[in-house]
Formats: sequence, structure tokens, C-alpha cells
Amino acid sequence: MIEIRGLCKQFGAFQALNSIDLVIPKGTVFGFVGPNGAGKSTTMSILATLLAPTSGTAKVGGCDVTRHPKQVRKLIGYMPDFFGVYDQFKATEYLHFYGASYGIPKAERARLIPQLLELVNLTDKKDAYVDTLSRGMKQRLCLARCLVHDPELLILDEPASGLDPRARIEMREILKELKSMGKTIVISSHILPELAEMVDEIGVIEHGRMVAKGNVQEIQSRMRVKRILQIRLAGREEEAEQYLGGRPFVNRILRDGRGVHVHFDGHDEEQSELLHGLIEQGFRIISFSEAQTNLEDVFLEITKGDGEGE
Ligand SMILES: Nc1ncnc2c1ncn2[C@@H]1O[C@H](COP(=O)(O)OP(=O)(O)OP(=O)(O)O)[C@@H](O)[C@H]1O
Repeated sequence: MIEIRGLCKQFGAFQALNSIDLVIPKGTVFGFVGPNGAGKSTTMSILATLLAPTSGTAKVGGCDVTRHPKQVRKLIGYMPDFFGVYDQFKATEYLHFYGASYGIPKAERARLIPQLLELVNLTDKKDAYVDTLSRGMKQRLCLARCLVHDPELLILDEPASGLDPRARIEMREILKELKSMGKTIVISSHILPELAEMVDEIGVIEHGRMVAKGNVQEIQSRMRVKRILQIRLAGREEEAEQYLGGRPFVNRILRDGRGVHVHFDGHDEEQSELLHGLIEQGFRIISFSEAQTNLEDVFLEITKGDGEGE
């Protein structure tokens, strides 16, 4: 659905994007993460045909964004990180306005708009003026606007920013539904653990470079992220604590009624070695599990500035 090759964008002397390569297959939900100013919005604006690249190419559905912007616009629904909603419109009128801009006939709009309002949970606000809607509702209305022409690809720049936890959950549920409808979604966010739950793949961008990409588990296992291993033993816990304390990549050990908790910063292979060692020493293990590291940890690890994750 998206094919980006060697994409560069310069603003004067400033290099905002530095040779980005990215392929996103149809039906994927792709999370674009990175610190402020990394280049997420710039990449998304280029994909949305609103900004011309300095060099390199970006294609959407096989159409080059620079050479065939009109075709690209038919394929995409773009939600910028700031939303311009026309306050004097009612929610329904607002969607009619955008539908008409896409050339959708009135009768078809009249059929489609109630469905869109339903999808974004705004049916009961259909006659409300846009300026009376909460921020979360405005975001959802904006999302409905992106869907009026039934695009294959949604490019959503921080759709959950500024929303309270409940509104974020609502947004996430809608995105899940869109995924189940087969849409390809590119979504940027700072709310990383939330992204982890819904994306198939992530790309981490920093200083205009893609420093890591892949599925969330792959990236987590490649990175030397601090893990917490939870080990339950049938007896000899004190002894196990001593043994583990002398093993490589073990930083800290805590013991409570639920077992032994090991702060570990090795890779998968070293983790499996640790388990193997315990078994060899004759410890009887009830369970050996890894507490879920969240995407926030991965992100901090990757973007600490040394480009180690490349
Ligand atoms: N029109 C512009 N003129 C000059 N510099 C720009 C312009 N647009 C973006 N930049 C710069 O390019 C860099 C990337 O900006 P971009 O908005 O893509 O970052 P971002 O990853 O989306 O960050 P945020 O999460 O803060 O929105 C920033 O340093 C920004 O100041």
C-alpha cells in the first residue's frame, strides 16, 4: 500500500527526513513513533500529497505522490495533528460538506453519513453544532470526515493526542473496527503502550532517520531492553537467589511471596541460558515468565541517541 524509497526532506539547511525507506503492505496497521520533531508529521504530509519531497520517492497504492497526487488523494483519508473543524456546522452538515467536496452525490451522502456517525459513536450528536462537541468527539468527527470517500489507507497523525483515557479507549476501539474492515492504517502517537496493543508493526523515527522497524515483539527481542523475569520455584528460593545473583546480565533480584523477580538485560538466547542453568542446578521450577516490557521502554532504549537499534 505504501512504498517509500530514499525519502529526504529539507527545510532550508535543515534535514528533516534523511533517506527513509519503508514498505507497508495492504491491511497493515503501522505505528509510527518517535520523539517530538523526529519527522513523523513530515513523512505523513508527504504521503498525504501536501508536501513535496526534496528527493526520493513515495508511492501509495502504486501511485507516486508527486506525479499523481489526485489519484493518491482518492486512496487516502488524512487526519492531521491539528483539526480544523468548522464550528458553525452541525455534525451532519460537516460530513455533508466533506462528502460533497469529494463529489459524493447527495442521496448517497444521506445514506452514508448516519453509518459514519454510528461508526464513530456520534449518532446522538448528529444535530449538535461542532463547537459544542468535546475534544474527543471532535477528533472522532474528524475521523469520520476522513472516511467519507471510503479510502483504502488512513493516515492518522496523533489521533489520540490530548484525549483523556476514556476518549483514547473509544478511539482505539474505532481503529480496531477499521482494521477489521481491512483498511491499512498508519498512525503516529506518543502514547506508545496503546499503540503496541493495536499495531501490527512499528517504525521508530529519530532525527529524520528510521532507527528501527518490524513487529513489536521482534523489536523488543532485538533490543537489550531491561526485562523482569518472574520465577516460581518449588522450594530452595534463597539458594536460587544466590545462584541467580552470580549469573551474567542479572542486575537485581527481588523475592516476595509470589516468587523471585530478576531484573535482566540480556537477549533471548541469554535468557534461555539462564533457565537452562537453573534446571541444570536441579532447581524445581514451577514457572519462568517474562513480565511484559512495554513499548515505552523499547522506545527509550532505541532513541537514546546511539542509533544502536539500526
Ligand atoms: N515547514 C517547515 N519549515 C521548517 N522546518 C520544519 C517545517 N516543518 C517541520 N519542520 C521541522 O522538521 C522537523 C520534523 O518535524 P515533524 O513535524 O515532522 O516532527 P514530528 O515527528 O511530527 O514531531 P511532533 O511529534 O512534535 O509532531 C522538526 O525539527 C520541525 O521543526
